[in-house]
Amino acid sequence: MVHTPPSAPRFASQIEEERGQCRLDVDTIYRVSEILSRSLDYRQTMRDVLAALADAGLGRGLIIVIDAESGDLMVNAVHGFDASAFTPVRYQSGEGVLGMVFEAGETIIVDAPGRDPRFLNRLGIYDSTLPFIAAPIAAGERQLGVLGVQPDVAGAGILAECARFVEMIANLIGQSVRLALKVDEEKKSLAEERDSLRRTVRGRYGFDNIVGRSAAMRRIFDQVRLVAKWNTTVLIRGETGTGKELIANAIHYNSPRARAPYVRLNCATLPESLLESELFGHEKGSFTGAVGARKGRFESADGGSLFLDEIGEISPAFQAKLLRVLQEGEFERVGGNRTLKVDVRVIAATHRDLEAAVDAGDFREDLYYRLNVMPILLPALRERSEDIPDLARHLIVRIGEQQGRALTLQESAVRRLTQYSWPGNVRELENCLERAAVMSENGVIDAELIRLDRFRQAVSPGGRSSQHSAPSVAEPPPSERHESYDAGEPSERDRVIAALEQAGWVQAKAARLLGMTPRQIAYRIQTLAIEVKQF
Ligand SMILES: Nc1ncnc2c1ncn2[C@@H]1O[C@H](COP(=O)(O)OP(=O)(O)OP(=O)(O)O)[C@@H](O)[C@H]1O
Repeated sequence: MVHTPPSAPRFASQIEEERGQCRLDVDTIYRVSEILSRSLDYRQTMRDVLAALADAGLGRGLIIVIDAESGDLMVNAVHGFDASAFTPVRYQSGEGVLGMVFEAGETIIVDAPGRDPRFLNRLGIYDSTLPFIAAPIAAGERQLGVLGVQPDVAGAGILAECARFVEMIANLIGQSVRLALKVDEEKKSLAEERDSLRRTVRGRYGFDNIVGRSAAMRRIFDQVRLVAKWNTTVLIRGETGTGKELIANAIHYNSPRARAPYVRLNCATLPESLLESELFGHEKGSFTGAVGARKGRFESADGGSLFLDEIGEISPAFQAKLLRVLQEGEFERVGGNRTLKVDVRVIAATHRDLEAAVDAGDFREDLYYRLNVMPILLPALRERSEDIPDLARHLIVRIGEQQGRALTLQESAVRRLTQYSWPGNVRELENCLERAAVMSENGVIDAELIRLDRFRQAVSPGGRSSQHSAPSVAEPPPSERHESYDAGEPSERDRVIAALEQAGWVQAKAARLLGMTPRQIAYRIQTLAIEVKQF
C-alpha cells in the first residue's frame, strides 16, 4: 500500500509533464518477467532487473534481501549508484527506511532523503536531492527483502505512479527471491552434510583407525605419510586380509586429492570383457547389452585416485591396455575412437608374487615397473603378533558399534588369539571376533568363545594357506581347548562357506584360498546350494 494520496485523475496532465523520461509501462513489466524466468543466477537476475528499471527511468536502484542465517538484511544488488563507494552493509529489521519498509511490509515514498531523519544513508551512495521509493519484497506471508529506487522525477503524482510500479515489480521479484533463498538454504545444508561426511570418512580412513605399534607397522605409517602427498603410483603388497585396502584408502584420504573422487575396482571379480568396459567405459552399441554410452572408472576418477585391487589377476592383453593409460594417461572407450585423457593417481594392490609372475611370463615387466614406483609391503599378522591385542580390542569396539551394544573382550580370549598364526590375517581375526560376539549373549567374550578356523587346517595342499608351512594353530592349553577346534574334517559345504567368509564373499579370492579356479567355486556354490551374500 502506497502512503500518498491518489494522484489521478486530477493531476493527469501534470503527471504527463512530470513523467519526463520515465516509461513505466507494460513493456518494462514484460522485460522484467522475462529476466526473472530466464536465469538461474539469482544475483545476476536481480542486477538485470535493476538495469531494466533504469532503462525505464528508475535510474538508481537497489535490492536488499534477508539473510536466512543471521536474519540481517543484506544488500543483494545495486544499479546506477557509484559502485566504488559501495561497501556491503547489513540492516536490522526496523532500522532506517529500508528496515522500516521490511518490518511494516508497506511501501514508502521519501520526497527529500536529505531532510528525512528516517533516512540513514549508511551506504553513502544516495543522491539526497532525489526522492526515494522503497517497496517490500514478499512471497505469501513471508517478508523477504526490499526494492528501493531513486527516480529522476519530482512531483507527488508521478511519485505515486512510480511507487505503484515499484510495488508491482517487487511482487514479481518475490517468488524468484523465495526460490533463490530456498536453493541457498538447501545448498548450505547439502554442503554441511557433505563436510560432515567428509569428516567421518577422513576419520574412518585416518591413521587412527589403522592399528599397529609394531616396528613393521610404524615403518608402513611413515611410508604412507610420505607417499600420500605426491601423485606417485603406489603398489601395496601383502597377503590377503593384511589391510591393503585400508592403506590404499588412507593414502587417498590423506593426499591433496582427498576431496576429489576415489574410485575402487577389484580386478579379480570381473571377467576380462567386462573389466575393460568397467575401467575404460564404452560407447553405445559397442557390445551386446551396451544400450547407452557409459563412463569408465578411469573417467570417473579424473582428478582423484583409482584403487585397482588384485592387479596381479589381469590377463596379458589387459596388462598392455593398462600400461598405456598409466604411461600416457590416455585411452579410448570400448567401441569408441575418441582418445580421452585423464589425470588419475593409481594405487594398486596385490597378494601375488609379481616378480615370480614376471619371471614366468604371466605379468609384463614394463607394467611391473610402472606400478612398482612406490611399493608398500604389508607384514602378515603372524610377523607382528604384538599387534594382536590392540587389533582385537579395536575390532571388538567396531563390532560392538555394529551390534549396538558394548562388548567386553576378556584377557583369556586375548591370550588365545595371540597363540594362533592367522593365515587369513586381520580379516580372519575380525571374522573370528564377530563369530564370538554373535555367540555371546551377555556381550562378554572369553577364550571359550574364540573358535579358531578349522577350515584352515583342512585346506588342500594347492590352497594359498599352504604357503604358511608353520602350523596354523599353536596348541592351546587343554583348559582353553574348544570342542569345535578339535572336531573332525569339515564338510565340503562348510569348507567352501568358510573360505567365502574369509574372502569377504569375493568368489575369486575364496577360490584361490581353496586352490580352485573361479569357475570351479561357482559350480560348487551352485551344487552345494550355498546362498551367496551380497555386499
Ligand atoms: N592395521 C589394521 N588396523 C585395523 N583394522 C585393520 C588393519 N588391517 C586390516 N584391518 C581390517 O581387516 C579387514 C581386512 O582388511 P583389508 O580389506 O584392507 O585387507 P586386504 O589386504 O585388502 O585384503 P584382500 O587382499 O583380501 O583384499 C578390514 O575390515 C580392515 O578394516
